[in-house]
Amino acid sequence: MGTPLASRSSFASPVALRVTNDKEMDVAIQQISMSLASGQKPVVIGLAADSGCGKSTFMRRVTACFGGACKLNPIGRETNTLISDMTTVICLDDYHLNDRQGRKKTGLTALDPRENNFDLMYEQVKALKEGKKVMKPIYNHVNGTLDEAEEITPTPIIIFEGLHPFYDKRVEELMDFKIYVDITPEVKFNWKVQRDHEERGHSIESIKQQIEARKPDFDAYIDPQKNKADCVIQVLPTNLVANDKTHLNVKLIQCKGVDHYAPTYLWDEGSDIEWVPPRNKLASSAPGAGLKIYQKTEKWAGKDAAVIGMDGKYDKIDEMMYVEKQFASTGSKFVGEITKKMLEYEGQPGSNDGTGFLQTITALKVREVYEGIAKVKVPAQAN
Ligand SMILES: Nc1ncnc2c1ncn2[C@@H]1O[C@H](COP(=O)(O)OP(=O)(O)O)[C@@H](O)[C@H]1O
Ligand SMILES: O=C(COP(=O)(O)O)[C@H](O)[C@H](O)COP(=O)(O)O
Repeated sequence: MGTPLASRSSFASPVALRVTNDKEMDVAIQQISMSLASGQKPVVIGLAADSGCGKSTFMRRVTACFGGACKLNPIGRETNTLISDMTTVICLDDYHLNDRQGRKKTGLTALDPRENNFDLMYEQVKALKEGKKVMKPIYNHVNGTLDEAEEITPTPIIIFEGLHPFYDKRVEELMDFKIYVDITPEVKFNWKVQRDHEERGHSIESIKQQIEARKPDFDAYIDPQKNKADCVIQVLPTNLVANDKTHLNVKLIQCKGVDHYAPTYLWDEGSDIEWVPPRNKLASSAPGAGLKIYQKTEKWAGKDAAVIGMDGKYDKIDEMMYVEKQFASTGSKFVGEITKKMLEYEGQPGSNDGTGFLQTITALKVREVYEGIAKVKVPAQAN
């Protein structure tokens, strides 16, 4: 039987929790949620990136680290809000000032701050962080309208993902941890075209035109937010083979000196390392070296940062246990938790490259940041 979460006294000192079955996980989640009712404030995470950069996909990996099934808010109509027992993921597109038709009249893109209601965004992020319910507007990505508001009840973790979480200083200061996803244009183009064509019904030509039209606003309003992030996931074309448009080089840039956030490292913290695992231990069908893992120290926006990266792809997720064991300060609660989490998402975008691996590490670190702020231990999920 796991040690149940005590009353508020547990917030005085972290309570080690171990659960061995889902029922105990449910008890733990219920008690963490009860702590919210007794005054514990939600922890607020911000995720910034351009449209089509994988924010929603990444957030599903993050919410999975807190247990409980994650599903769209069950309001019976279009919503962007993802909810689980412990987490709420809010899409900041819901704070668009105008709908699609309205933007055609103003001639402004959704990336332009003038097309976003930052006063309402600030008011509602602040209220939710204070543990209060809000009636949040909905931006309907399918038909481009602003739909009737939905009620949002705070959960222990609230994630705001979208174009501008760190643009308005008032909103930025409410974020307890800030993540930026930085995708190079060619990769972003492929991802956004795939999604907006298949899921949102846009023509390939219109998507191409929209991306081009939005580039100046992306450069002016979205990209600069990466300098405010505590960690950045950069997705670049591979360096292993020239002109390879398929494989990815993914970097996790971890700023130092962030409260409750101890960077993950390979073997020896601070060492510059390049490591090509032997293919008999980590199979890779990618060309050239197949897969290279690296570590270095960089400056990011003037701050010292610890960088770990993965270039290329691995064929078998279960073989990543071998790689996982070489890393330290990963936020995992048992050896193999990273591999287990990646196996649970097998087949999802990024399952076999650095995005899946480094997003999973970042998800565990978000859990660690939450535990540090809330002074409570989230149980590792039962098998
Ligand atoms: N790591 C990844 N590797 C490959 N494709 C991805 C990855 N993450 C997301 N995608 C694809 O990119 C598109 C946009 O993803 P999504 O999560 O909807 O982005 P956002 O929420 O930032 O708009 C989707 O088609 C998704 O399948
Ligand atoms: O940038 C985004 C979507 O962001 P994401 O892709 O991250 O959800 C805007 O909300 C829509 O593009 C609005 O314009 P339209 O609905 O006309 O495309």
